[in-house]
Amino acid sequence: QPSTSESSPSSSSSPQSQVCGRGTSPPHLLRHPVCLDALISSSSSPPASWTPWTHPPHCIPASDEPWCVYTNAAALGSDSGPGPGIGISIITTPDIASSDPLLHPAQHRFHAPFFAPDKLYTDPRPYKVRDVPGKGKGAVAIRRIEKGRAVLVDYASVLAAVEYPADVLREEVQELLSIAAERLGEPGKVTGLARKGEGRASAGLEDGGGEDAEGDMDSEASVMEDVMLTNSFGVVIGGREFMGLFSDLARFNHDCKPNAFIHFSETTLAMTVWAARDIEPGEEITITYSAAGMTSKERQQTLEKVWGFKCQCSLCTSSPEALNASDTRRAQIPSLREEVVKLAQKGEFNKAITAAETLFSLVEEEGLTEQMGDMYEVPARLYYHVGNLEKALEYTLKVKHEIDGYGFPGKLGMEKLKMLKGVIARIERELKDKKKRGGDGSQGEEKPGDQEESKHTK
Ligand SMILES: C[S@@+](CC[C@H](N)C(=O)[O-])C[C@H]1O[C@@H](n2cnc3c(N)ncnc32)[C@H](O)[C@@H]1O
Repeated sequence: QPSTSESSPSSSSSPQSQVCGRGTSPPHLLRHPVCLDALISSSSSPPASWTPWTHPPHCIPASDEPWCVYTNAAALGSDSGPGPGIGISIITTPDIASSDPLLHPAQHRFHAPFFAPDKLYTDPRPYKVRDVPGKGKGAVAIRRIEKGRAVLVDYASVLAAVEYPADVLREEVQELLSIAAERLGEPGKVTGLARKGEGRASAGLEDGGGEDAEGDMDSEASVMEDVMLTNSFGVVIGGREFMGLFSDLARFNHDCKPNAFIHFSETTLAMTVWAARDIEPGEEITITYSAAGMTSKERQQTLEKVWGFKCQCSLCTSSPEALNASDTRRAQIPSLREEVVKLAQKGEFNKAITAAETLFSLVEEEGLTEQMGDMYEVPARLYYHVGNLEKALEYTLKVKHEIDGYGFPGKLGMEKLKMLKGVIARIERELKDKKKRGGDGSQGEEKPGDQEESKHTK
């Protein structure tokens, strides 16, 4: 989220002569407002000069390189439906805009369809934006949503480099953000997200939370500063951090035990909301804004300081005893993860399985299932090793789902998927054979090479 504090007056240190006309960038990546102004004011400034952007980049000089707004007003909006989207504006430097293929519309698949359309609920969406007590508006399910299905795919409307607000004056932060918004195909979709904006109920702060001045929309803060402060999510694109504004995702509230989670794809610049468990009609669909591994107190402090609201989720408003119990369960998760791996390495497979089962039930109870992506492979191997083929298959399918379910598999992922398909087919074959021989397939025979522990497997 952008800093609303005073920025260093670094912009004057960059002589125009050094920037204007420098370099070999394509003509649309203008390096300075002076060059830009000259181009715009001259009659010989056809839009082709800045294509593939739909507007001339608007730049502000800074200590090193200028910061510019690049807009493609027709980029996709939510759900990759047909027709033009609401557009995207990117605040970055000319060098990054020209060198990072992930940000460049000429190479970018701004119109790439969602990779798993069968997993996405569309037309109508499975939720509606409604008033939610204590939280302003929120996304409420209007039909049953199955675990593992996509609730929403939302393409970024604004991406702003995290470091730019500290590199230009406060007015310049506001100027770039305002331009970023007004050049979009539907500016109202993002400006309407301001806490004082139309159709936006403010939440939390007036209930006694948010003593932090940064979280409060002070009179000087521009609408777009407020929008970014209260709605942007940190995303990483090509190894660089950006604040990302997703206009529909912005209606999803935080919960410390969420029933959904978000995944960002830097190849499409889209955020997907995935159901982490089955969600019933009438239930609010929630995600988490805080990092894993914090105590309830740390989470509440972070939400107040960074996001500017006092959390009203069911866990935060539960009794101190319930909060303590939740903290205790969460504190066990990292040590259990380590224990599972250590026990498996020592060959104590049954103990490792017991520890893994405890781990997964804790994770489930705390609504943290999305953090377990990389953990399913361990129990898959353990169960296979002790001959519990059904459980081995269950966990191997979870590994596969993690790879092909929540993002683009990529080259390495594709290779792993191919390998996993082979493993799954093999386990299914072995299960079939076992059933034919009269076993139920849930308990295996001892395998050569198993250590002492596995002999006790039941
Ligand atoms: C990304 S927006 C979510 C949608 C927002 N409620 C609305 O009305 O558009 C974040 C804002 O929602 C509110 N909010 C989100 N989660 C909350 C929670 N657990 N408790 C209280 N307020 C919450 C806060 O006002 C926060 O600044």
